[in-house]
Amino acid sequence: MTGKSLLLKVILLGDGGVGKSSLMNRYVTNKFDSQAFHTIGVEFLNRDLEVDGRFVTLQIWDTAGQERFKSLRTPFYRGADCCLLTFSVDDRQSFENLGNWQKEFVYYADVKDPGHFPFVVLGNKIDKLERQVTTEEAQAWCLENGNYPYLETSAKDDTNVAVAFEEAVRQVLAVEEQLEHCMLGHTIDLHSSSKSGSSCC
Ligand SMILES: Nc1nc2c(ncn2[C@@H]2O[C@H](COP(=O)(O)OP(=O)(O)OP(=O)(O)O)[C@@H](O)[C@H]2O)c(=O)[nH]1
Ligand SMILES: [Mg+2]
Repeated sequence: MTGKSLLLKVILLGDGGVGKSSLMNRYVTNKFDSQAFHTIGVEFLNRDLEVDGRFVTLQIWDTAGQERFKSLRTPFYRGADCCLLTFSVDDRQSFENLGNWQKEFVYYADVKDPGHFPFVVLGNKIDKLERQVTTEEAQAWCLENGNYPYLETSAKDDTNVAVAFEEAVRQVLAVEEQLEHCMLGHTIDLHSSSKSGSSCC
C-alpha cells in the first residue's frame, strides 16, 4: 500500500439525457434528482477513494451530451485518464452513438494510442422496465470495439454506481502498471546483452 494519493481525471461522455450528471451526483453526493436539467458545457466534482490499496482522488468531469454544446465540452477532454462511455438501456439511439462518442474523445483528447486507452462502457437506467438494448448486445459491442469493461447502472436506485467508478480507477491503474512494467523491461534491456524484455510496449 502506498500513502500517496493519485489524482485521476475521468470523463463522462454520452448522449444528452442518458444520466451522466445523475451518475456523478449519485456517486459524490448520494443524491438523485428526477427532474435534472441538461448540463451546459462541463462540470466536475472530486471524490477520494481507495482501490486495491491505492489512495485516489477521482476528479469526475461531467459533460453536456447535447450536440449544440459540442464546442463547450471538447476542450476539456485533454488529460483525461479514463473515459466512461455512457448510454441509457431504454434509448437505442444513445447506444448506437457510442462509437461516435469514442471517436470524438480520441480526436479531441489527442489520444496517441487508442487501442490501449482505458474506456469503460456504462448502460444506465437499468431500473426501467422497457429496455431497448440487451445486456448481450452491449457486451458484444464492448468486445468488438476494444474489449472494454461493461457495467449496468442505475443512478436512481444506486445500482453499480460505485462499482463503475472503481472499475474506471482499476483500468487506469492497470495501464499504469503495464507502462511501469515496460519501462522496467527497457531498463533491464539496456544493461543486458540479450534483446529480451522490451516486447510488451
Ligand atoms: N429511471 C432513471 N432515470 C434516470 C437515471 N439516471 C438519470 N435519470 C433521469 O434521466 C434524466 C436525465 O438525466 P441527466 O443526469 O440529467 O442526464 P445527462 O446525461 O447528464 O444529460 P445532459 O446533461 O443533457 O448530457 C433526468 O430526468 C434523470 O432524473 C436512472 O438511473 N434511472
Ligand atoms: Mg448532464
